[in-house]
Amino acid sequence: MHVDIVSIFPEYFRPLELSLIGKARARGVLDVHLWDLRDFTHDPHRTVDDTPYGGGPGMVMRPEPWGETLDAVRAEAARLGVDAPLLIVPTPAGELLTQRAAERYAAEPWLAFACGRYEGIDERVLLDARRHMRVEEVSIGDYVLAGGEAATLVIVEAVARLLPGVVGNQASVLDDSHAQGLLEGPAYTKPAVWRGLEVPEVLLSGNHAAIARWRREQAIRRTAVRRPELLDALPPGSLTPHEEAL
Ligand SMILES: COc1cccc(COC(=O)c2cn[nH]c2)c1
Repeated sequence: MHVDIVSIFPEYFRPLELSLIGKARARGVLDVHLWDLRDFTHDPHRTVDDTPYGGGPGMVMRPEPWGETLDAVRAEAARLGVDAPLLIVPTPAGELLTQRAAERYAAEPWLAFACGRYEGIDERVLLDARRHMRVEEVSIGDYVLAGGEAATLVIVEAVARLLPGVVGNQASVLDDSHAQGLLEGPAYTKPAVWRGLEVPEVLLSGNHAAIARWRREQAIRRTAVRRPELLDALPPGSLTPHEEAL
């Protein structure tokens, strides 16, 4: 997978050189290309923002540098034979990121990320981009960050860990709870007793059917308490009558 990231702070993405993602890049599973929006400005101050039409506080990112940068991203994709990248714009106004969406993004050959700052990007940038690319405005949660960079790191990590060869144990990726639509239940490791606290007996029993049942029950109970709306979103028949009653 090829990932383009457009930002005024490309150095923000040094963490992508590390560990999980760093190895994936070394293996050629993932290729990340950083674009500095200021490289596509033409004034001495390399200006990327201006005051909002209609007034109001803060600044808006100017359309010209974005248009030129996204044209360059698209040209690079075309040169490498990819017809049109999917452009992801992290924004508080976006659709909430889910594991389903991360799985969908992981199937894309080419993703581009537009990191907004200030009060956002001139809307015409997205309108123009939609003429040439699929564009998705994505939120990672109901709070406001200073810019899209941290959200892009979150989305890239959620996607990259789904790529084959990135996470050592692929099984841990496929059966992890959000893949099943539930929250992950509690996990334990040695020692069996720690500060007087014991590991649930069933986990030491070696009875794999009972262990699987207990883990699913814990996941359902935790989901019912913390995220009941996830239970409601499960496909009909996902829970047995016994599990519904938990
Ligand atoms: C594109 O315009 C803007 C404007 C303001 C901030 C941001 C950064 O994204 C977030 O703050 C965010 C993403 N998901 N939850 C919060 C982008």
